Amino acid sequence: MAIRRALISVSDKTGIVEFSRALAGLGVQIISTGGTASLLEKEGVPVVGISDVTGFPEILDGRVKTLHPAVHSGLLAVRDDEKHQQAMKELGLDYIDLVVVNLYPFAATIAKPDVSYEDAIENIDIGGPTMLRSAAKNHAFVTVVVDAADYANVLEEVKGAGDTTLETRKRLAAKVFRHTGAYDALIGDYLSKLQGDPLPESYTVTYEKVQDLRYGENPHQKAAFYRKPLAAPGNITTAEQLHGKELSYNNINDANAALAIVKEFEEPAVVAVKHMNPCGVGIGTDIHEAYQKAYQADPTSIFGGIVAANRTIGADTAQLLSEIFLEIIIAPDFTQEALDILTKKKNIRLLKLGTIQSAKERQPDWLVTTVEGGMVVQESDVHSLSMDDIKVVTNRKPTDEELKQLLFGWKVVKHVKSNAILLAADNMTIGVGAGQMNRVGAANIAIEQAGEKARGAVLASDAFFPMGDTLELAAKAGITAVIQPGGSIKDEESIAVANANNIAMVLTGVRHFKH
Ligand SMILES: NC(=O)c1ncn([C@@H]2O[C@H](COP(=O)(O)O)[C@@H](O)[C@H]2O)c1NC=O
Repeated sequence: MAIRRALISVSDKTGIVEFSRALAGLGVQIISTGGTASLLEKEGVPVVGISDVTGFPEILDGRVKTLHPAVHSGLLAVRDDEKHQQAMKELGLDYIDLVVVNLYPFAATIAKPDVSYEDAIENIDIGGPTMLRSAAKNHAFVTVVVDAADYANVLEEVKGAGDTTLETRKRLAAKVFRHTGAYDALIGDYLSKLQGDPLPESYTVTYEKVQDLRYGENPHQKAAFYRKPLAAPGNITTAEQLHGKELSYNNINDANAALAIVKEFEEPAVVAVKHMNPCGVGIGTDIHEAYQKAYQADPTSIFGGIVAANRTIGADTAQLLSEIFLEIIIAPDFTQEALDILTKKKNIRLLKLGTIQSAKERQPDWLVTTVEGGMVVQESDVHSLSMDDIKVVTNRKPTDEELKQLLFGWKVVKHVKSNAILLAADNMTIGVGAGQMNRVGAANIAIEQAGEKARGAVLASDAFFPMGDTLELAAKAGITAVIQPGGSIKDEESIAVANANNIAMVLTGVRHFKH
């Protein structure tokens, strides 16, 4: 069957004149709606107005233009069904062989900071998806194009055989249903959130592909990277890669983990991450000092790590960074001199964030973890501790310096896999016990890593101590102050050990499990 008649109705008019002209040149009759028809006419492409097909004007500010039996019968009729053929003939209706539609820009509209509810609603396309769905359902006979990237291929096939192949029509139909599904998911998500219902009876969020990945966590696992249509700037999904090889699956997760930690700090901070846990975190009066601390925190583990900074990287820091092997450096920006130094290293990936939001400005996002056959969804843990939440429970209060180190440790331990114990001193992490099956195990690792530096350091725990044993270990290592949520039935046991060893302990009342 040859393509004789095409209906073209597009909001994004990129490439449509050339495509339509080429189709018209092949003898295809073009039917079109208001704005599209005007453009084609202006460009000298022969076009039939939609009203001439429907015998009805485009009405209600464009809300009704193609929603008409003359259009949908033409799209939905089963061409080799005699009853359908007869009905079409009796009613004087004609078939439509090709539909080219792209939709009102709903995503771009709601992305505008000053978007009104009315504007968002008006940008919900009704006629477009209806045509796309009719054509896609009837892909046995009808070709449907929703993406300008398919114009060239369709044209090539029509030029060659006068029609597209069934294989192409099936591919395009599947693309349409994914597209209309994603379009509706975004509308549903927008309206649900406006109504304060972010976790409705069906969870239909939509993601668009950023890129295919070479492989997943391991080389035998297939993988791809997706982002939300309206992902905020300052994230791994929107960062600009300035240099280096393509990001890997593990790179993306590690960089995301590093960013979450560095965003905890208002002051200059640098975070080094390995396997999604911080191995070195430092703060300073400038980013250079912060980096030196993050490096000194654990000069062994930073090797092959991911480094995130919350200030522009300058030449002096770049010089130090270039002296070790790192997978990624991610920062709001890099000076030209820093880029000159770092781009000499072929394998390092440099990511520019543009902007960076601190924890205080961050709104919780929805985090999805899949389980076999389903998923669980929760808000991201963007809780920020306020001084009012802190309760001193020991005889001795922490000194100002101890309190500073405790708050620093608390911001970082929140991002360490549970059970997590973290030791901090002198504005840097000195021991990180991550992902252990018991708290004492995590404390042992952190204390052993800190070695002599544990003496006079502070300890942060992501969850309460079920008994006094962790405090005993801390006391033996020379820890002088502890921060933890509290809430165990045996809190008194830990408090007694702390008092007996002159340790100052504060409770936060908030737990930061991270599995
Ligand atoms: N109402 C209708 O019958 C209808 N038919 C097609 N549209 C949309 O109108 C847009 C094109 O409009 P125009 O050709 O007037 O610029 C397309 O995005 C198309 O999806 C419609 N608009 C919205 O629902």
